[in-house]
Amino acid sequence: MATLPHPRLSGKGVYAITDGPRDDLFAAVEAALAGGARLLQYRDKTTDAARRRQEAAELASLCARHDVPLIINDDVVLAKETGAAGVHLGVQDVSIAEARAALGPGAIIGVSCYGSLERARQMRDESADYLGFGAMYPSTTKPHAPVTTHDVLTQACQLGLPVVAIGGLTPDNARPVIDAGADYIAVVSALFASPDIQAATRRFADLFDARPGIL
Ligand SMILES: Cc1ncc(COP(=O)(O)OP(=O)(O)O)c(N)n1
Ligand SMILES: Cc1ncsc1CCOP(=O)(O)O
Ligand SMILES: [Mg+2]
Repeated sequence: MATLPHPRLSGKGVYAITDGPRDDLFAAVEAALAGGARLLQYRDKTTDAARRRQEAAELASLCARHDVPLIINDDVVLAKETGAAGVHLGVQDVSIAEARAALGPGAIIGVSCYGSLERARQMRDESADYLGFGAMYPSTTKPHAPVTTHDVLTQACQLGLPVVAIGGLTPDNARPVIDAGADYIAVVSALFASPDIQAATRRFADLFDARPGIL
């Protein structure tokens, strides 16, 4: 069981998740990083192994230049090959033990808990580095993702690990999610479908900073 948060997950902020394949992937990610994203996930559900390998490798060096951890969705082998900081695992992916054996003790292993506090406790005890909760709101990126409550998110934030909230987040609805205690807000479409990715990322990032009217 983890006793301290992973050293690269000690902050709070925006966790940008890519929506590729797209021709301007690197420019889009550069814009998100310039806007203040603190974590980046490469999420590409295609089976084009060569393109995925090339893109993940390029993103690994881009993220290293910005000192932002790169997390690979689903694919431990790709994370290992590209020297990414870690991997995100869902219920259909390999176990934490398998990922840890491949990537080592310093890797960031994040897991989806959906709305299940029971799964979250189990994942914590299996050495997860962060707990993902959501969808918090209906998501166009993942329309069948069940929506969980802010109350569950609040309870998840008592479990001693960083909590990532995901799903349908926009700059206009993310405030209560942050107030419920989320350490990171993970966003796909409200960043990468925006005409100004840098400004969109900055709007989310600013929600973690000073609150107008509150001293
Ligand atoms: C930060 C974060 N949280 C949740 C997910 C969803 O993972 P999963 O349930 O495995 O679904 P896919 O993203 O693989 O479709 C995520 N990727 N990142
Ligand atoms: C991968 C995932 N898991 C739950 S919702 C979601 C998609 C999030 O995308 P968006 O920010 O566009 O709703
Ligand atoms: Mg997955």
